[in-house]
Formats: sequence, C-alpha cells, structure tokens
Amino acid sequence: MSSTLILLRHGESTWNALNLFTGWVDVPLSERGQEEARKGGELLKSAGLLPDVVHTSLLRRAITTGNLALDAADRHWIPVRRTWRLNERHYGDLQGKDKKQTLQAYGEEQFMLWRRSYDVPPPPIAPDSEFSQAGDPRYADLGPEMPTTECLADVVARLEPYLRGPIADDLRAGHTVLLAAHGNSLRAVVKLLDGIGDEAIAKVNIPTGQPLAYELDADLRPVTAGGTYLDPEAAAAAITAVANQGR
Ligand SMILES: O=C(O)[C@@H](CO)OP(=O)(O)O
Repeated sequence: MSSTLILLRHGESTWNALNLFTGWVDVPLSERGQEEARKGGELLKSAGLLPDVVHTSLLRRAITTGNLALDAADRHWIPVRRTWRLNERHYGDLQGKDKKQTLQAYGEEQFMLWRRSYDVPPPPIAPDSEFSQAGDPRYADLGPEMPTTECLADVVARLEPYLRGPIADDLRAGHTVLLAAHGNSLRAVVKLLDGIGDEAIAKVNIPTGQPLAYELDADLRPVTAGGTYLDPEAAAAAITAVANQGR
C-alpha cells in the first residue's frame, strides 16, 4: 500500500522578513506568510491531496500555517499532534541576530558552516539571554534533552524517532499525513527520506509555504526521489531566495 506525506514549511514569519536567525524563538507569521499558508492549502485542495492528520512543531509559525492551510483545504477538522521534535533547529547564540550582519562579521565560510554544515552547531545560547527558551513551560518535560544549540545532525537525531514512530504509524494506517514545520527540521526529514549524504544536504533548501508531496511505498520509501512540489515554479524561486539569505 502506498501513502502520502506532505511537507509544508511555515509561511514567511516576521523574523524571516527582518532577516533574523530565529530557531526556537516563537515569532508569528507576517501578513505575507499568512497568505502563503492559505495558498498552500488551496494547492493541496486543487491537487486532491487532502490530509487525514497533521503533525506540527510547538512553534506558532508552524501551528498557524497548518491551521490556515487546512482551513483553505476544508480539512480544518482533522486530528492534530504537536511535538518539539518537529521544532526548527535551535540556533543557539545566533537566535535574534541579523543574518547579513553575521555574514559580514564572521565571513562567508563561518556563516555557511553555522547555517548549512551538518555537524557544526553555533555557540550555545546563555540561559539569561532574551532569546533563550530556558524555563518555557512547553519544554518542561524535556529535562536534559533541552538544547541550547543544535546542528542539523542533532535535529536528525531528535526527529528520527518521531518520523519512524508516530508519523510512520499514521502512514502505515494509509493516512495522508501533513507535517507543518520548519526549514531545517524539514531538511532533516528530507535527508532521512531520500537518504541524502551529510555534505549534499548543505545544498538543500526548503521554501516557505510550498507543499512538497512524497508518495511513499509500503516500506515508506519515496516513489519519486525528492518528492514533488505542487507549484514547482514558485518553489524554485523561493528556494533560491532562502539559499541567498544574508547576501
Ligand atoms: O532562522 C532560522 O531559524 C532558519 C529558518 O528561517 O534560518 P536558516 O534558513 O538560515 O537556517
């Protein structure tokens, strides 16, 4: 039996618009981001890809995107599960910093190591930073798993059990599953699904608000490597914009 997994990065957030590193800071969607989310839902509806269940992170830009997209697809009523394991990568001490200024201060190589290398995390955030999540009640159960910074390898490690567990269970039940999440947590999903190498994943960028559908075989392997963007032209333009952030 085949099943469908749809990946949807949140629409533009207010901090995407300001070009700030965001990570676990819980910023809202911009007006444009809300519109992107609605359009994403309309694309799902017109493609006949109707989710039976949605999984989101614990961050409002993904939660709101899921709500707006599902509302536009008339699927606002489906069950929802939320987990910190789908959160954006924790950006450590870079959270709240301007991407362009960071590029200028540290240079292209260090900037890209922090943004896209597989295993180099940014410096950790101090617990008393205004952009720290220490003490946030939504993460009270995490204990020592609570990150103060993460590289993509850390995201893969915390996300994989959830992908192979609750998400795989829903897919095996024949459900069409929507993941409303983030640029880097969805890069981790794509890496795992497509078996992308640690270096090659640096070149993969996920655009905001563009549904990416994976048809999966009975072993939950992609029928088409890389999946299918429902609006390939818009997705290609948006991917280039993400890749060039900071420049
Ligand atoms: O700031 C962030 O949290 C992410 C996603 O917006 O940025 P980047 O694409 O630079 O990893």
